[in-house]
Amino acid sequence: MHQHEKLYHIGLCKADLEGADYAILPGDPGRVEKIAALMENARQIGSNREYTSWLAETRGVRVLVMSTGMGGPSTAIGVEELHMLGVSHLIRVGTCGGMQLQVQAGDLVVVNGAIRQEGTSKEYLPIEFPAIADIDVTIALRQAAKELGLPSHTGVVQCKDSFYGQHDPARMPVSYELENKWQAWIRGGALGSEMETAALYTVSQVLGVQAGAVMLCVWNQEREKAGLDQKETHDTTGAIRTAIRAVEILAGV
Ligand SMILES: O=P(O)(O)O[C@H]1O[C@H](CO)[C@@H](O)[C@H]1O
Ligand SMILES: O=c1cc[nH]c(=O)[nH]1
Repeated sequence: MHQHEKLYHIGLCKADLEGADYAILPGDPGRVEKIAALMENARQIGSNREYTSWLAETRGVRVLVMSTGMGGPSTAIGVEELHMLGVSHLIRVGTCGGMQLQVQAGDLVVVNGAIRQEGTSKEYLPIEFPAIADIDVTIALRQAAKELGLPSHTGVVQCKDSFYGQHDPARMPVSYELENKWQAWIRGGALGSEMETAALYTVSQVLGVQAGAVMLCVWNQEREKAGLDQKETHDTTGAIRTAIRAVEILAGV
């Protein structure tokens, strides 16, 4: 691929990345500048559709920060195009809703696997194939959270395409399926619910890219149902610092 050929969706070319091997991927375009600003030499390099892109450095390691938008389709396209530009390591920094009573608002979830209750990953691999994280990225994220003294859990998240199917399943004509499966995911130990990681892990697996993810738990509808606290938090700083530290660990700096 030509150094200056801009890719159709993310609007970036190889030259824009200045050799960055690592990318931090939030869903929300509004989180990109905040992530980049926690590193050095942060500058915006692109903005196209849901893909807002900044470049920065941490301890001399160049890092691309790019939003994926919400859901599997735009995440899969972003991963495909970053792979075309030569990015080898992807870390999603997202938010999730807690599913187990011990996963409280403000806690981190390091994601070692994702339930594929979404559509995008099914266009890559049959449903029997698991969506799993890269082991080295996962270990780096766990170590980073520990070093930073942040409360974290490691495990599986559920990925779906309908945010309101998670929060108001009874309203949906397929409530019988949403409600029964939600109970099964909880009984299986799923820690949180979000929308991108199954696609991220499945596409990364197919392309041979190393991917991991860390989530901030913003609330927990199961704690609410159980009559426990109804806390809510949207401060992603701890999750972001964890991802940045994980990049340093992986790069050995
Ligand atoms: O905060 P982000 O990274 O967007 O992640 C979560 O938030 C969105 C839903 O509110 C979905 O994208 C979900 O996966
Ligand atoms: O409850 C939540 C919170 C964040 N993202 C989701 O998809 N669900």
